[in-house]
Amino acid sequence: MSFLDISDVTIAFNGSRVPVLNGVDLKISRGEYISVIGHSGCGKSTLLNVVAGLLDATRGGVVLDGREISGPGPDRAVVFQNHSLLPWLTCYENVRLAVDQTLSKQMSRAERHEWTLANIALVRMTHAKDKRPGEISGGMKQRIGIARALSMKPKVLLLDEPFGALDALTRAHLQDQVMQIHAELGTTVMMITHDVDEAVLLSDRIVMLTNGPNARIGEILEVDLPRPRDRLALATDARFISARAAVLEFLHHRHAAPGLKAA
Ligand SMILES: Nc1ncnc2c1ncn2[C@@H]1O[C@H](COP(=O)(O)OP(=O)(O)OP(=O)(O)O)[C@@H](O)[C@H]1O
Repeated sequence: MSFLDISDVTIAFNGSRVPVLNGVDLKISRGEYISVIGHSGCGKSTLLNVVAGLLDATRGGVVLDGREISGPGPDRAVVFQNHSLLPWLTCYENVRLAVDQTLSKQMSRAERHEWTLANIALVRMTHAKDKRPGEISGGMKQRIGIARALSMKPKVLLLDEPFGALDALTRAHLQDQVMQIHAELGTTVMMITHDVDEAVLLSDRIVMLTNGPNARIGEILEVDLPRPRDRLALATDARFISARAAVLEFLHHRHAAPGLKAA
């Protein structure tokens, strides 16, 4: 059995007869990095929310590591596009809170302190650990959000457009950091993105959703690129270029945004 098993997930909001997502089946292996891409409104966040346990599927369900998901839990940590740090706490305190909430039975106070610092160091934020969210940049806030998520030792890291609100350079920097963390920890990741280059650079597989309503998985692309990946070297790599072209072809030709399809 796969590590994360999304099976026949169908979501219809408010008793609507036409579901947003219809019959989504996806099997994810332990340690895999999966991106979900598709046009705005097709149901990407809805799918992620089902895996997070924030939303119940109308039909179908999700099994993680042999256990059916019902409701949110610390085994699935979510990082959203806009940080959700508590503004009155420092970076250290934001991460520490999550550590205390999830690991107080397994770790002593001193161990939780060290673990908090280790996760802040993992995202290279030690220098700003005593600052509050209002005193740091958007990219730094996302790094603390990622540290907080990882500090809970989740089985799956759920990233909902985590770099979407960042400028291009900060975004590239964070993508590189997430790649390094994924290599170091072997975390299973499910990431939603609109960015084709980001999906190809980071993923083992790219799941492409068709347009909603009634969205389903249109195609899954295996990204056949060795790791570690270097963005500069990949820019001219024929395999990168062809993977990118395949996703663009899916999004802009076969499943163009509603209303934009060429006549
Ligand atoms: N709680 C809700 N109640 C009713 N409809 C909803 C609810 N949440 C989402 N929807 C609808 O479901 C569809 C899919 O929304 P979702 O946010 O999952 O799309 P998305 O692919 O993540 O979009 P984007 O890329 O713009 O973030 C949309 O039509 C949206 O309006």
